Amino acid sequence: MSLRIAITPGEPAGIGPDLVIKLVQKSWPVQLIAVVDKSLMEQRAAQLGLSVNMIEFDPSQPATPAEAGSLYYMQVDKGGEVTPGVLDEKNGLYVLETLRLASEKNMDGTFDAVVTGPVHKGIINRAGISFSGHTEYFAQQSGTADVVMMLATEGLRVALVTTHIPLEYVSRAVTKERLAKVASILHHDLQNKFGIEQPKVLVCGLNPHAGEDGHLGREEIDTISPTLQMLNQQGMNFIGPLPADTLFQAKYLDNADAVLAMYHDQGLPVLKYKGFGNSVNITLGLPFIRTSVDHGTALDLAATNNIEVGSFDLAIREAIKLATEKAQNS
Ligand SMILES: NC(=O)C1=CN([C@@H]2O[C@H](COP(=O)(O)OP(=O)(O)OC[C@H]3O[C@@H](n4cnc5c(N)ncnc54)[C@H](O)[C@@H]3O)[C@@H](O)[C@H]2O)C=CC1
Ligand SMILES: NCC(=O)COP(=O)(O)O
Repeated sequence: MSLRIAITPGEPAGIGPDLVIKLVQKSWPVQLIAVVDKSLMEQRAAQLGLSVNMIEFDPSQPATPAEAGSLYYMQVDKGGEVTPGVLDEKNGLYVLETLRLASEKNMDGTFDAVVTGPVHKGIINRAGISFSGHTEYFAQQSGTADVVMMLATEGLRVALVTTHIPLEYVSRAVTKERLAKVASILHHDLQNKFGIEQPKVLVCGLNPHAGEDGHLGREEIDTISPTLQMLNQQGMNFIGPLPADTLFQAKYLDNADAVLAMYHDQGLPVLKYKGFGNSVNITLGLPFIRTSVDHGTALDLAATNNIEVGSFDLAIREAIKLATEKAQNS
Protein backbone atom coordinates (compact mmCIF):
# COMPACT_ATOMS: atom_id res chain seq x y z
CA MET A 1 0.00 0.00 0.00
CA SER A 2 1.36 3.39 -0.96
CA LEU A 3 0.87 6.42 1.23
CA ARG A 4 -0.83 9.70 0.45
CA ILE A 5 0.97 12.76 1.72
CA ALA A 6 -0.64 16.20 1.41
CA ILE A 7 1.50 19.25 0.76
CA THR A 8 0.47 22.82 1.45
CA PRO A 9 3.00 25.16 -0.18
CA GLY A 10 2.03 28.05 2.11
CA GLU A 11 2.30 31.73 1.17
CA PRO A 12 1.94 31.90 -2.64
CA ALA A 13 4.15 35.00 -2.93
CA GLY A 14 6.97 33.17 -1.14
CA ILE A 15 9.18 30.23 -2.06
CA GLY A 16 6.71 27.49 -1.05
CA PRO A 17 5.42 26.85 -4.60
CA ASP A 18 9.02 26.88 -5.91
CA LEU A 19 10.09 24.28 -3.36
CA VAL A 20 7.28 21.93 -4.33
CA ILE A 21 7.87 22.34 -8.07
CA LYS A 22 11.60 21.74 -7.69
CA LEU A 23 11.16 18.70 -5.46
CA VAL A 24 8.72 16.94 -7.77
CA GLN A 25 11.25 17.07 -10.60
CA LYS A 26 12.38 13.80 -8.99
CA SER A 27 10.13 10.85 -8.24
CA TRP A 28 8.87 9.98 -4.77
CA PRO A 29 7.87 6.57 -3.37
CA VAL A 30 4.46 7.87 -2.21
CA GLN A 31 1.60 9.82 -3.71
CA LEU A 32 2.17 13.52 -3.04
CA ILE A 33 -0.92 15.72 -3.33
CA ALA A 34 -0.53 19.48 -3.28
CA VAL A 35 -3.51 21.35 -1.89
CA VAL A 36 -3.26 24.33 -4.22
CA ASP A 37 -4.55 26.42 -7.06
CA LYS A 38 -3.37 24.49 -10.11
CA SER A 39 -2.86 27.57 -12.29
CA LEU A 40 -0.72 29.24 -9.65
CA MET A 41 1.63 26.25 -9.67
CA GLU A 42 1.79 26.19 -13.46
CA GLN A 43 2.56 29.92 -13.57
CA ARG A 44 5.33 29.59 -10.99
CA ALA A 45 6.79 26.60 -12.83
CA ALA A 46 6.92 28.70 -16.01
CA GLN A 47 8.59 31.55 -14.12
CA LEU A 48 11.20 29.07 -12.90
CA GLY A 49 11.71 27.64 -16.37
CA LEU A 50 10.49 24.25 -15.20
CA SER A 51 7.47 22.21 -16.12
CA VAL A 52 5.06 20.41 -13.87
CA ASN A 53 2.33 18.10 -15.06
CA MET A 54 -0.59 18.68 -12.68
CA ILE A 55 -2.87 15.64 -12.22
CA GLU A 56 -6.19 16.07 -10.45
CA PHE A 57 -6.33 13.93 -7.30
CA ASP A 58 -9.08 11.33 -7.23
CA PRO A 59 -9.40 9.68 -3.80
CA SER A 60 -11.31 6.74 -5.31
CA GLN A 61 -8.21 5.71 -7.27
CA PRO A 62 -5.30 3.72 -5.78
CA ALA A 63 -2.55 5.81 -4.15
CA THR A 64 -0.11 5.75 -7.03
CA PRO A 65 3.10 7.80 -6.84
CA ALA A 66 3.45 10.31 -9.67
CA GLU A 67 6.32 10.15 -12.13
CA ALA A 68 9.13 12.69 -11.92
CA GLY A 69 7.86 16.06 -13.16
CA SER A 70 4.22 15.32 -12.22
CA LEU A 71 2.23 16.30 -9.16
CA TYR A 72 -1.24 15.41 -7.93
CA TYR A 73 -3.31 18.34 -6.73
CA MET A 74 -6.50 19.08 -4.85
CA GLN A 75 -7.90 22.37 -6.15
CA VAL A 76 -8.35 25.44 -3.97
CA ASP A 77 -9.20 28.53 -6.03
CA LYS A 78 -6.87 31.42 -5.40
CA GLY A 79 -8.54 33.98 -7.65
CA GLY A 80 -6.38 36.83 -8.96
CA GLU A 81 -2.71 37.07 -9.79
CA VAL A 82 0.19 36.41 -7.45
CA THR A 83 3.35 38.47 -7.84
CA PRO A 84 6.35 36.55 -6.51
CA GLY A 85 7.86 38.38 -3.56
CA VAL A 86 4.90 40.71 -3.07
CA LEU A 87 2.56 40.04 -0.16
CA ASP A 88 -1.14 40.61 -0.71
CA GLU A 89 -3.65 40.24 2.08
CA LYS A 90 -6.09 38.78 -0.44
CA ASN A 91 -3.90 35.64 -0.28
CA GLY A 92 -4.71 35.12 3.40
CA LEU A 93 -8.03 33.32 2.94
CA TYR A 94 -6.56 31.12 0.21
CA VAL A 95 -3.67 30.03 2.42
CA LEU A 96 -5.98 29.27 5.30
CA GLU A 97 -8.33 27.25 3.08
CA THR A 98 -5.43 25.03 1.94
CA LEU A 99 -4.58 24.37 5.59
CA ARG A 100 -8.20 23.76 6.57
CA LEU A 101 -8.69 21.27 3.75
CA ALA A 102 -5.41 19.47 4.45
CA SER A 103 -6.36 19.20 8.11
CA GLU A 104 -9.86 17.92 7.33
CA LYS A 105 -8.55 15.33 4.88
CA ASN A 106 -5.97 14.12 7.36
CA MET A 107 -8.61 13.84 10.05
CA ASP A 108 -10.92 11.78 7.83
CA GLY A 109 -8.10 9.47 6.72
CA THR A 110 -7.85 10.56 3.07
CA PHE A 111 -4.23 11.59 3.69
CA ASP A 112 -1.58 9.92 5.84
CA ALA A 113 0.32 13.12 6.70
CA VAL A 114 0.68 16.76 5.76
CA VAL A 115 3.88 18.62 4.93
CA THR A 116 3.54 22.37 5.13
CA GLY A 117 5.50 25.06 3.35
CA PRO A 118 6.09 28.44 4.99
CA VAL A 119 3.24 30.84 5.61
CA HIS A 120 3.47 34.55 6.37
CA LYS A 121 1.73 34.96 9.70
CA GLY A 122 1.60 38.75 9.41
CA ILE A 123 -0.28 38.87 6.10
CA ILE A 124 -2.88 36.35 7.29
CA ASN A 125 -3.52 38.58 10.30
CA ARG A 126 -3.66 41.62 8.04
CA ALA A 127 -6.40 39.78 6.11
CA GLY A 128 -8.41 39.99 9.33
CA ILE A 129 -7.83 36.40 10.47
CA SER A 130 -6.23 35.79 13.83
CA PHE A 131 -3.43 33.30 13.12
CA SER A 132 -0.23 32.62 15.01
CA GLY A 133 1.13 29.52 13.23
CA HIS A 134 0.36 26.11 11.73
CA THR A 135 1.03 24.48 15.08
CA GLU A 136 -1.72 26.36 16.85
CA TYR A 137 -4.05 26.28 13.80
CA PHE A 138 -3.90 22.49 13.39
CA ALA A 139 -4.36 22.04 17.15
CA GLN A 140 -7.51 24.14 16.97
CA GLN A 141 -8.81 22.45 13.80
CA SER A 142 -8.38 19.01 15.31
CA GLY A 143 -9.74 19.94 18.74
CA THR A 144 -6.42 19.13 20.44
CA ALA A 145 -5.76 21.15 23.60
CA ASP A 146 -1.99 20.70 23.78
CA VAL A 147 0.48 20.11 20.97
CA VAL A 148 4.25 20.54 20.94
CA MET A 149 6.51 22.20 18.38
CA MET A 150 9.74 20.27 17.95
CA LEU A 151 12.48 20.99 15.44
CA ALA A 152 15.11 18.38 14.69
CA THR A 153 18.40 18.36 12.87
CA GLU A 154 21.27 15.86 12.85
CA GLY A 155 22.34 15.54 16.50
CA LEU A 156 19.82 17.93 18.06
CA ARG A 157 16.09 18.00 18.81
CA VAL A 158 14.57 21.09 20.40
CA ALA A 159 10.98 21.17 21.70
CA LEU A 160 9.22 24.28 23.02
CA VAL A 161 6.97 24.81 26.02
CA THR A 162 5.48 27.97 24.49
CA THR A 163 5.32 28.83 20.79
CA HIS A 164 4.14 32.02 19.09
CA ILE A 165 3.37 34.41 21.91
CA PRO A 166 4.90 37.75 22.82
CA LEU A 167 7.85 37.49 25.19
CA GLU A 168 5.99 39.45 27.85
CA TYR A 169 3.45 36.58 28.21
CA VAL A 170 5.95 33.75 28.40
CA SER A 171 6.43 33.66 32.15
CA ARG A 172 2.68 33.43 32.76
CA ALA A 173 2.30 30.77 30.04
CA VAL A 174 4.90 28.48 31.62
CA THR A 175 2.55 26.95 34.16
CA LYS A 176 2.99 23.60 35.91
CA GLU A 177 0.08 22.25 33.88
CA ARG A 178 1.44 23.36 30.49
CA LEU A 179 4.96 22.19 31.30
CA ALA A 180 3.71 18.80 32.50
CA LYS A 181 1.55 18.37 29.40
CA VAL A 182 4.31 19.37 26.94
CA ALA A 183 6.92 17.24 28.70
CA SER A 184 4.59 14.22 28.74
CA ILE A 185 3.79 14.57 25.01
CA LEU A 186 7.50 14.91 24.24
CA HIS A 187 8.38 11.86 26.36
CA HIS A 188 5.57 9.83 24.78
CA ASP A 189 6.46 10.75 21.19
CA LEU A 190 10.21 10.24 21.67
CA GLN A 191 9.31 6.72 22.76
CA ASN A 192 6.59 5.98 20.25
CA LYS A 193 7.54 7.96 17.15
CA PHE A 194 11.32 7.98 17.49
CA GLY A 195 11.86 4.59 19.12
CA ILE A 196 13.80 5.87 22.15
CA GLU A 197 13.06 3.52 25.04
CA GLN A 198 14.09 5.79 27.92
CA PRO A 199 14.25 9.36 26.59
CA LYS A 200 16.55 11.73 28.43
CA VAL A 201 15.60 15.38 28.03
CA LEU A 202 17.55 18.46 29.11
CA VAL A 203 15.24 21.26 30.29
CA CYS A 204 16.18 24.93 30.04
CA GLY A 205 15.44 27.35 32.84
CA LEU A 206 13.48 30.46 31.96
CA ASN A 207 15.70 33.08 33.56
CA PRO A 208 19.40 33.85 33.09
CA HIS A 209 21.47 31.15 34.81
CA ALA A 210 18.26 29.25 35.53
CA GLY A 211 17.31 31.90 38.04
CA GLU A 212 20.57 31.76 40.05
CA ASP A 213 18.89 30.19 43.11
CA GLY A 214 15.98 32.62 42.90
CA HIS A 215 18.09 35.79 42.72
CA LEU A 216 17.33 36.24 39.00
CA GLY A 217 13.75 34.98 38.93
CA ARG A 218 11.66 32.35 40.71
CA GLU A 219 10.00 30.36 37.90
CA GLU A 220 12.63 27.63 38.20
CA ILE A 221 11.96 27.17 41.94
CA ASP A 222 8.20 27.68 41.92
CA THR A 223 7.19 25.99 38.65
CA ILE A 224 9.84 24.13 36.68
CA SER A 225 11.68 22.12 39.38
CA PRO A 226 8.56 20.78 41.12
CA THR A 227 7.02 19.79 37.78
CA LEU A 228 10.14 17.95 36.64
CA GLN A 229 10.33 16.17 40.01
CA MET A 230 6.72 15.07 39.63
CA LEU A 231 7.35 13.77 36.09
CA ASN A 232 10.55 11.98 37.10
CA GLN A 233 8.69 10.27 39.95
CA GLN A 234 6.46 8.82 37.21
CA GLY A 235 9.54 7.27 35.56
CA MET A 236 10.48 9.97 33.07
CA ASN A 237 13.94 11.47 32.80
CA PHE A 238 13.95 15.26 32.67
CA ILE A 239 17.19 16.95 33.71
CA GLY A 240 17.01 20.57 34.82
CA PRO A 241 16.20 23.33 34.91
CA LEU A 242 19.62 24.05 33.42
CA PRO A 243 21.02 27.43 32.33
CA ALA A 244 20.09 27.77 28.66
CA ASP A 245 23.34 29.58 27.84
CA THR A 246 25.49 26.62 28.89
CA LEU A 247 23.48 23.48 28.19
CA PHE A 248 23.87 23.66 24.40
CA GLN A 249 27.32 22.06 24.31
CA ALA A 250 28.38 18.60 23.20
CA LYS A 251 29.29 17.56 26.74
CA TYR A 252 25.60 17.66 27.69
CA LEU A 253 23.88 17.19 24.34
CA ASP A 254 25.80 14.04 23.41
CA ASN A 255 24.06 12.19 26.24
CA ALA A 256 20.57 13.55 25.69
CA ASP A 257 17.74 12.86 23.26
CA ALA A 258 16.20 16.33 23.22
CA VAL A 259 16.23 19.78 24.77
CA LEU A 260 13.05 21.33 26.12
CA ALA A 261 13.21 25.13 25.81
CA MET A 262 10.77 27.48 27.49
CA TYR A 263 10.18 29.74 24.49
CA HIS A 264 10.65 30.03 20.73
CA ASP A 265 13.78 32.17 20.59
CA GLN A 266 15.48 30.39 23.47
CA GLY A 267 15.75 27.11 21.59
CA LEU A 268 15.33 27.72 17.87
CA PRO A 269 18.27 30.04 17.16
CA VAL A 270 20.63 27.34 18.44
CA LEU A 271 18.90 24.65 16.38
CA LYS A 272 18.98 26.83 13.25
CA TYR A 273 22.60 27.81 13.79
CA LYS A 274 23.46 24.14 13.86
CA GLY A 275 21.22 22.97 11.04
CA PHE A 276 19.43 25.72 9.09
CA GLY A 277 18.29 24.21 5.82
CA ASN A 278 18.69 20.70 7.18
CA SER A 279 16.11 20.70 9.93
CA VAL A 280 12.51 19.62 10.12
CA ASN A 281 9.67 20.97 12.20
CA ILE A 282 7.41 18.23 13.59
CA THR A 283 4.19 18.88 15.50
CA LEU A 284 3.86 16.37 18.34
CA GLY A 285 0.56 15.49 19.98
CA LEU A 286 -1.66 16.07 16.93
CA PRO A 287 -4.01 13.29 15.83
CA PHE A 288 -2.25 13.33 12.43
CA ILE A 289 1.32 13.61 11.19
CA ARG A 290 2.51 17.09 10.30
CA THR A 291 6.02 18.11 9.33
CA SER A 292 7.35 21.37 7.95
CA VAL A 293 10.35 23.38 6.87
CA ASP A 294 12.72 25.15 9.24
CA HIS A 295 12.62 28.44 7.34
CA GLY A 296 10.17 31.15 6.39
CA THR A 297 8.68 32.52 3.20
CA ALA A 298 11.95 33.99 1.86
CA LEU A 299 10.03 36.53 -0.23
CA ASP A 300 13.31 37.87 -1.61
CA LEU A 301 13.95 34.55 -3.37
CA ALA A 302 10.51 33.66 -4.80
CA ALA A 303 10.69 32.68 -8.48
CA THR A 304 14.47 33.21 -8.56
CA ASN A 305 15.56 29.57 -8.74
CA ASN A 306 18.12 30.44 -6.08
CA ILE A 307 16.77 28.46 -3.14
CA GLU A 308 17.84 25.56 -0.98
CA VAL A 309 15.33 22.70 -0.97
CA GLY A 310 17.01 20.68 1.81
CA SER A 311 14.58 21.38 4.63
CA PHE A 312 11.47 20.76 2.52
CA ASP A 313 13.02 17.56 1.18
CA LEU A 314 13.73 16.45 4.75
CA ALA A 315 10.21 17.40 5.85
CA ILE A 316 8.71 15.16 3.14
CA ARG A 317 11.07 12.29 3.94
CA GLU A 318 10.31 12.59 7.67
CA ALA A 319 6.55 12.58 6.98
CA ILE A 320 6.96 9.44 4.85
CA LYS A 321 8.99 7.76 7.60
CA LEU A 322 6.50 8.63 10.34
CA ALA A 323 3.51 7.65 8.19
CA THR A 324 5.13 4.35 7.20
CA GLU A 325 5.79 3.48 10.85
CA LYS A 326 2.25 4.46 11.79
CA ALA A 327 0.80 2.29 9.00
CA GLN A 328 2.98 -0.65 10.04
CA ASN A 329 1.96 -0.36 13.69
CA SER A 330 -1.77 -0.04 13.09
N1 LIG B 1 6.95 27.08 8.75
C1 LIG B 1 6.54 28.33 8.61
O1 LIG B 1 5.44 28.57 8.16
C2 LIG B 1 7.47 29.45 8.94
C3 LIG B 1 7.11 30.72 8.57
N2 LIG B 1 7.91 31.77 8.87
C4 LIG B 1 7.44 33.08 8.41
O2 LIG B 1 8.24 33.51 7.34
C5 LIG B 1 8.19 34.92 7.26
C6 LIG B 1 9.56 35.48 6.93
O3 LIG B 1 10.43 35.18 8.01
P1 LIG B 1 11.97 35.52 8.06
O4 LIG B 1 12.31 35.75 9.47
O5 LIG B 1 12.29 36.57 7.05
O6 LIG B 1 12.69 34.16 7.70
P2 LIG B 1 13.00 33.45 6.30
O7 LIG B 1 13.41 32.07 6.66
O8 LIG B 1 11.89 33.61 5.36
O9 LIG B 1 14.25 34.23 5.71
C7 LIG B 1 15.47 34.41 6.43
C8 LIG B 1 16.64 34.40 5.44
O10 LIG B 1 16.88 33.07 5.01
C9 LIG B 1 16.78 32.97 3.59
N3 LIG B 1 16.11 31.70 3.27
C10 LIG B 1 15.01 31.20 3.87
N4 LIG B 1 14.67 30.04 3.32
C11 LIG B 1 15.57 29.80 2.35
C12 LIG B 1 15.76 28.72 1.40
N5 LIG B 1 14.94 27.65 1.36
N6 LIG B 1 16.80 28.80 0.54
C13 LIG B 1 17.64 29.86 0.58
N7 LIG B 1 17.52 30.89 1.46
C14 LIG B 1 16.51 30.85 2.33
C15 LIG B 1 15.96 34.18 3.14
O11 LIG B 1 16.23 34.55 1.82
C16 LIG B 1 16.39 35.22 4.16
O12 LIG B 1 17.59 35.80 3.77
C17 LIG B 1 7.60 35.41 8.59
O13 LIG B 1 6.31 35.88 8.35
C18 LIG B 1 7.53 34.16 9.45
O14 LIG B 1 6.42 34.11 10.29
C19 LIG B 1 9.09 31.61 9.52
C20 LIG B 1 9.50 30.38 9.90
C21 LIG B 1 8.72 29.19 9.64
N1 LIG C 1 10.01 29.05 13.77
C1 LIG C 1 9.10 28.00 13.50
C2 LIG C 1 7.84 28.54 13.05
O1 LIG C 1 7.55 29.69 13.21
C3 LIG C 1 6.90 27.61 12.40
O2 LIG C 1 5.69 27.66 13.03
P1 LIG C 1 4.47 26.81 12.54
O3 LIG C 1 3.87 27.56 11.42
O4 LIG C 1 5.00 25.48 12.17
O5 LIG C 1 3.57 26.75 13.72
